Formats: sequence, structure tokens, C-alpha cells
Amino acid sequence: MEKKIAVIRGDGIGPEIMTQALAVLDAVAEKFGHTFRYAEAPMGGNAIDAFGVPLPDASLQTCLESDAALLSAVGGPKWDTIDPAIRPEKGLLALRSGMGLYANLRPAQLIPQLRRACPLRPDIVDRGIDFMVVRELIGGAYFGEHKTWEENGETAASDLMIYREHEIRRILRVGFETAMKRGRRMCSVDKANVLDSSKLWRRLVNEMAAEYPEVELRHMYVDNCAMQLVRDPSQFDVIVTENLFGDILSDEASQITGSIGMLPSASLGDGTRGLYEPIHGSAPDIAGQDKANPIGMILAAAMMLRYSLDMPAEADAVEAAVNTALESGLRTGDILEPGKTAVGCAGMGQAIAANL
Ligand SMILES: NC(=O)c1ccc[n+]([C@@H]2O[C@H](COP(=O)([O-])OP(=O)(O)OC[C@H]3O[C@@H](n4cnc5c(N)ncnc54)[C@H](O)[C@@H]3O)[C@@H](O)[C@H]2O)c1
Ligand SMILES: CC(C)[C@H](C(=O)O)[C@@H](O)C(=O)O
Ligand SMILES: [Mg+2]
Repeated sequence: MEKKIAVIRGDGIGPEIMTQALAVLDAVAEKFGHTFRYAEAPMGGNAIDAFGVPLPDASLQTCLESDAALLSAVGGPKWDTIDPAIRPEKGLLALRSGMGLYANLRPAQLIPQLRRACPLRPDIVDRGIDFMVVRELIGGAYFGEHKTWEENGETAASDLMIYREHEIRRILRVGFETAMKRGRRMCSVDKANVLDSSKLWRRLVNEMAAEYPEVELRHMYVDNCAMQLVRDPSQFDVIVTENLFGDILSDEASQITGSIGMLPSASLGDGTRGLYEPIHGSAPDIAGQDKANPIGMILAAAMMLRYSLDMPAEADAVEAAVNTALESGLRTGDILEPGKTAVGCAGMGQAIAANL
């Protein structure tokens, strides 16, 4: 098959981990007889430097004309003090909304080889860690009105957390359908004891639940969920939640599965075209030092093969190649066990590509 993939190399460790993901995709193409055409789509801080905007129109167009888009991460201290309206992160948000990607799937699974990298007690780990965070991606406080103003001699600021029924219903549909394909348990996470947007969310969950009698449904407040995730993650199968809560809970989930460098994500809308990225950021503290873990990025490429390119066997092969690399003892610094030596970003990526 021939597929067009938009490639967003990003900032910080972005270009390093993207190089490894593309090497793995090249190995997939060779093994399975496919042709992947890569189309560069600059976005983020590098695009601000080159074009003055975080998401050039041409980059969005390239993504919309591709079968899928692959993104590393954007942002960094260099752009932290510029006009907030054109920060690198605004480019990312504009890309997600421009592509209509309202559903962000963030799987959190402890790979057995990484048991020792999990900070939880062994008896808790034994119960299993394997759940999916279904995060609403283009609504809530990220996309409500942002304002800063002067009031009584001091500065005030606000960010409007706003949800409309249709925005909630479409993500809940993804949550219930995901639960049906997995363990049929769904936990809806909100703050309905305080927020009107959460009260609306909870009412719509209960309404839709009538269509899914096979799904065991629970509601949980987000503060409790943050605690339950480290107390006993085995209780979760699918977590469905709004944008900001999902952002925070998925970073927490990454740490109990070993490292933030390990977790991928898929952002999807109504069609098959999606955006695939690791959940972590541009890690400016380790950029340019060949220290980044490329596995989250490589597993994001595997999700792309599965969800957008209809290549499940190829996705399985990439995941197996990652497991084999970990099985052989290779570890980047973030998942290193005491007394062992770390391999670099390129070393890990090459080993995974070679395993294919
Ligand atoms: N999707 C994205 O593009 C995205 C996501 C999150 C943060 N960001 C941006 O990235 C910049 C840095 O943010 P931050 O420091 O809060 O979060 P971060 O995820 O970049 O880094 C947090 C910590 O995790 C480590 N880390 C992250 N990815 C790693 C990897 N692959 N291998 C090894 N260690 C890794 C970093 O070294 C750092 O210590 C900010 O500008 C932020 O806005 C972008
Ligand atoms: C960089 C930022 C806008 C982004 C988000 O909050 O969605 C990031 O943290 C993520 O998790 O992808
Ligand atoms: Mg985040």
C-alpha cells in the first residue's frame, strides 16, 4: 500500500525521536512491501522562527491532505516569553481543532519488562495496569475565552471552561465504544460537585449509559481519580474525561507504567485521519543530548498504523519489536534500573528498527 504521512518534527527532543520513528516506519515499509511518502509540516517553535506563526496554513493543509499525521512535541523556553497568542502550544491546539480531532486515546499499560521501573508496590502491580484514558481534546478550558485585564489596581485573568452537549456526547460515544471493545468497564471522571460543565457531563453520561447496558459505569471526581490511579490502577479499564483533567491524569498514568517517555497517543475525529504523538513534551532539559526515550514516539507510529492506515499486523510488529528491545535489556535513562548503563535515543531506535 502507498500512504502519505504528514511529519511534524517539532522542537527540543522532537527531531531526535522523529528520526527514530521514521527509521522504524521505513523498516515496516520494507518488511511489508509498503510505500510511505513523508510530507514535512512545520509546526511549533521552529515554525515561529521560520514563518512567524506556530501553525502555517500550508502545514495544516498538508495534514488534511495526508492519510495521517505524526507529531513529536513542540515548545520550549525559547518561546515561553513571546506573545501568548502565537506560542508553539497554540499551533498544536490549532492543529488538533483544525483537523477536528476531538478524541484523544491515551493507553496506559505496564509492559512486563518494565515492572522494575514502576514505582508502585509489587502487590499492586500484580493486579495489572492496563487502561485507556479517553480525553476530550478540542473543548473545555483550552478553547474557551482567555482573558487578562486590570481591575482595582491589579491584574486578573480567566479561562472559560465551556462544553456544549454535542461536544460531550461525541466523546462519550468514543468512551462507551472503547469500553465495549475492551473490558466493558467505564469510569467517567468529572468535578460535578463544583462545576456546571461537569454536572452537564454527568447527566449526558447517564443518558447514554441506557444505550450500553453491558458497560459497567462509574462516576468519579477527578481528585479522587488522581489518588485511585496510584492506590489501585487495576480498577480502571476506560477512563473518559474532559480536556484538562485528561491531560493531567494521563501524565500521572505514564509514571505508573514506567516513564512519560513510553506512552503514545492517538487523536481522532469522525473519519480515519488522525494525529499521533507521544504524550510527553519537547523535554528541553535533555534536548540534543541523545538521551530521549523514543519509545512513546515509536508506539505512536504503531497506533497510526492501526487506527489510520488499517495495518494491524504492521502495528503488532512494531509493538513486538519494542518489547524485544526491552527484553534484551536495552534501557534509556528514564527507565534505567540502578547499576545498569543507558542506551541513547538513536541506539534504542536502531535496535527497534533492526528487530523488524
Ligand atoms: N504534545 C506536545 O507537543 C507537548 C506536550 C507536553 C508539553 N509540551 C511542551 O514541552 C515543553 C516542556 O514541557 P515539560 O517540561 O512540562 O514536559 P516534558 O514532557 O517535555 O518533560 C517533563 C520531564 O519528562 C522528561 N521527558 C519527557 N519526555 C521524555 C522522553 N521521551 N524521554 C526521556 N525523558 C522525557 C523531561 O526530560 C522532563 O524531565 C513545554 O514548552 C510544554 O508546553 C508539548
Ligand atoms: C502542550 C500542551 C498544549 C498539550 C496539552 O495540554 O494538550 C500537552 O500537555 C499534551 O498532553 O499533549
Ligand atoms: Mg500533557
